[in-house]
Amino acid sequence: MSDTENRLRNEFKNRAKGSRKVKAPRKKRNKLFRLPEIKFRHTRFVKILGLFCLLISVFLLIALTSYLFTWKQDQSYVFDSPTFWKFFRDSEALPSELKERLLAEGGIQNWMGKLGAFFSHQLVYNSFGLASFVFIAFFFILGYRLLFAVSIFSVRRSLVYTLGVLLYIPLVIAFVNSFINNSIHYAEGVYGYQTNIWLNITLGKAGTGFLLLFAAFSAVVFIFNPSFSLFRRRRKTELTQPEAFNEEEEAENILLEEEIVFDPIELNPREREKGAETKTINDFFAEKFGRKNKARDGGESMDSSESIPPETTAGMHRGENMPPDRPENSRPADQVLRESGVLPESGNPAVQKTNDPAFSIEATEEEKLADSLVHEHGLYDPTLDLQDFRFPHLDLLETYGSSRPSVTAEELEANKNKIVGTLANYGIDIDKIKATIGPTVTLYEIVPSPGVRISKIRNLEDDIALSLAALGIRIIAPIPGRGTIGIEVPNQHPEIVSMRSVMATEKYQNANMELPIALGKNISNEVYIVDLAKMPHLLMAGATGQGKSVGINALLVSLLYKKHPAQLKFVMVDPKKVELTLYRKIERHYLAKLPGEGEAIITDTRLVINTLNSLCIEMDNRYELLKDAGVRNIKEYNKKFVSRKLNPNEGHRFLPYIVLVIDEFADLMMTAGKEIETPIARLAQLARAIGIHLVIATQRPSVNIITGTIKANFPARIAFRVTSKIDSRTILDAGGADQLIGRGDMLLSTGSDVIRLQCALVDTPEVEHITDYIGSQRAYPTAYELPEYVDESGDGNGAKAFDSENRDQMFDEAARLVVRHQQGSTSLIQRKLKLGYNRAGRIIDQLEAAGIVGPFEGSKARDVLIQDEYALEQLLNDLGN
Ligand SMILES: Nc1ncnc2c1ncn2[C@@H]1O[C@H](COP(=O)(O)OP(=O)(O)OP(=O)(O)O)[C@@H](O)[C@H]1O
Repeated sequence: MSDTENRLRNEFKNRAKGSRKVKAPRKKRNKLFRLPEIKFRHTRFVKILGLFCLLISVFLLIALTSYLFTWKQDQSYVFDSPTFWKFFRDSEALPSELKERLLAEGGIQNWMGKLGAFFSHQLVYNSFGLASFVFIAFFFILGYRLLFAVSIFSVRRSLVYTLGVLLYIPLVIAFVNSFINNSIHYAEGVYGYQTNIWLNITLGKAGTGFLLLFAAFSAVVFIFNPSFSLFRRRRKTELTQPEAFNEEEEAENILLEEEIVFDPIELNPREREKGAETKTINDFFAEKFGRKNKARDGGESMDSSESIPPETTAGMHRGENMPPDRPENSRPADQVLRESGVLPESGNPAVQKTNDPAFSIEATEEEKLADSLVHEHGLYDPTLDLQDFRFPHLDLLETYGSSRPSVTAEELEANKNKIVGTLANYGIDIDKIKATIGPTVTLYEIVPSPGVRISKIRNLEDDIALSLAALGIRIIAPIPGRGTIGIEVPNQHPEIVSMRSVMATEKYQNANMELPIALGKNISNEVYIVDLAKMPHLLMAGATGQGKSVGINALLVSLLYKKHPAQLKFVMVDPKKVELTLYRKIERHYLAKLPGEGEAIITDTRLVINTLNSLCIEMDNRYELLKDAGVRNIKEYNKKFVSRKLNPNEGHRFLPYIVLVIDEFADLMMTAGKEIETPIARLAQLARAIGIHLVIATQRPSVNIITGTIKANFPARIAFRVTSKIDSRTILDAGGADQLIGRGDMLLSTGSDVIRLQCALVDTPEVEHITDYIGSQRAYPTAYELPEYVDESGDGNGAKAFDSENRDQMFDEAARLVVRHQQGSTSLIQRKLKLGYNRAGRIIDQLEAAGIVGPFEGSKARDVLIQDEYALEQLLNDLGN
């Protein structure tokens, strides 16, 4: 994918330069090229406009402030100038006594000169009085929004508030002033003064007073909604702090790609080309293809006889902190959820309209009920339990020196000469050679002369590498889909890609992904972000000291900056007992563990097995919930839950994503083998839809650790430097990882492509700052509890044993119910016997153990193994004895 983008970008640049060697792109692509051009101009224009608005804001701030002190001196000039233009053009046109006074007083006093004096006078005296100060805020908000593409306050809302302030405040001031004799006359402006007089005549003073009070009251009601309990504060993530976006600007500059095209005949590097456009193309693609959001889901099967209670207090922590009534909930909730991708951009799915006149669907009873609940209480907000939670901010991260690649022209020239020379030695002529400078390596892309066979170059791979004599050379012949040959040569002074520079980019900040991971930068120095939810699992390998732990930290940190504790939980396994301990501090925010266990970060193998099995149970439970809700995946499920279409009394709850991170997988496989492999494979196969994702790292990428089963289920793999070609093949099914240079230099394989990336650096102190920051905030009472798993490994046949002593009191009744309906479903038991989901789940497990229902089968109901009630009664008797 990134290759395609690269290709488009490079060809685009060549076109721009009019390079004679580039083939004319096909017509269809032409369209793609032209579109971004419009976008560049557009974004530049918008930025300039933003800057201009900020300028106006500053201008007004100074001019209006100065007006408070200088209005007396300046006013007569503004008043007495015969025309507007004359006032600005020359003071000659002024009446003579005014001219003299002007000279004597040293000219216009306003700190912003004539322009300041004029506009302040027009705004304050002639229009809205002191209320004109609101223009400063308005232009600031508008300018900030346009320049940094960050909304600190909705522009539409600022416009409404500005108008409100302009219309209302002057009236109040004029009204108050009318009781005071020596008031300052510019305070209300002409508008306030005249309108107040007219109101006084029409309504009298008392009437005017009441009207103003009424207007104030209406404004409060309009803004805060008619319930008069406590107003909810707006939740604002600190990610959108202004500093963050200064960083963003900086990162945008950093992003400028550097590319040099050599002409083998002249052997002179052409001038470097600025690459701001490059980024915008990516943005263009991201915007074009990345932001499609599905509309609402289809039918559902909720029992209409049961009503959803207004307060959906379900959820992992069952609403301990949830207020009984939530006015004003709907706006922040849907804002929060839109941010987290649970809702489509366009707003509440429950009230989305279709434009198609010929076809309309009558809402079902449940939908109407859900709509009315949403209308009354707003959307369910899972983050409400920790509504004050503040996301970590970018200042907790380090900037590591300069993040511009420092490859000199000499270095490029020398490498190019070596490449050209070496190839010439083997009789290979080249047409063109092009360099793309990345953070750690520079890619020299060679277009061979017509008639040169690529296989010839491929055969010479080792010779070329030898004569270039540098560690880390990787030859890609041909670069897939491009017909050129790539030679990656390490830079003499590699750049450290700081996590801060990656996270500050617009690409990460605006990433419309479920679980965005900022991995680092690619060969073109562009920020590379992937969605873990789409991967859907990740295998990482690399020899010791090559950057694996840093990679895991980068992954965890990227998620911590984007996901609220209500939306994401980690299960951490760290057999080495050192790497992940820092995350202990965020246990009650982000970690999940088995009930009754002390430590959330698991180091003991036995416990790992139990946890993996517990995750399998969680997966099965979630599948049941999804099935009951009639949806296909966690995103649709949560969307439905948030729109209050799922009844928490039936066990439904908001489902956070769960990311399982295993830091050293080899240790586990050595000690427990199949016991680990089986649940891992099961989770990897099935857990994608229900939001459980696995990240597994290992130092020893041998075939007995990364087995065929594991490999088959982990299409996305990352290789840091490994010691042998065999290891590289084990991980990536291709060589190359043995040629990496270490320190976070890595290859990402996503099934089809292998991409070279420089991992973003997050050092231990940074992780510590982040976990301290999160850890110091209010947390849930406990870590997220995974379902209980009873270890039955001592039991001969491996099947779950039936424990007659501990069977649930409702066991017999549930058994009869299941047999009567011939349907082995947890939700049936729950609904008919009015039990909680967990208890019903336990009972169905007991029924399975007793041989009454079959095993869990994904989306299907379990088989009922007992045909009639007579047979069941016999069985129950036997069990009783
Ligand atoms: N992305 C990176 N950028 C710059 N330097 C890095 C990067 N990743 C790792 N390093 C350097 O390499 C060192 C080792 O990295 P790291 O601890 O991640 O290795 P590791 O593969 O986890 O080793 P081990 O398996 O022994 O724990 C780091 O201390 C750091 O100096």
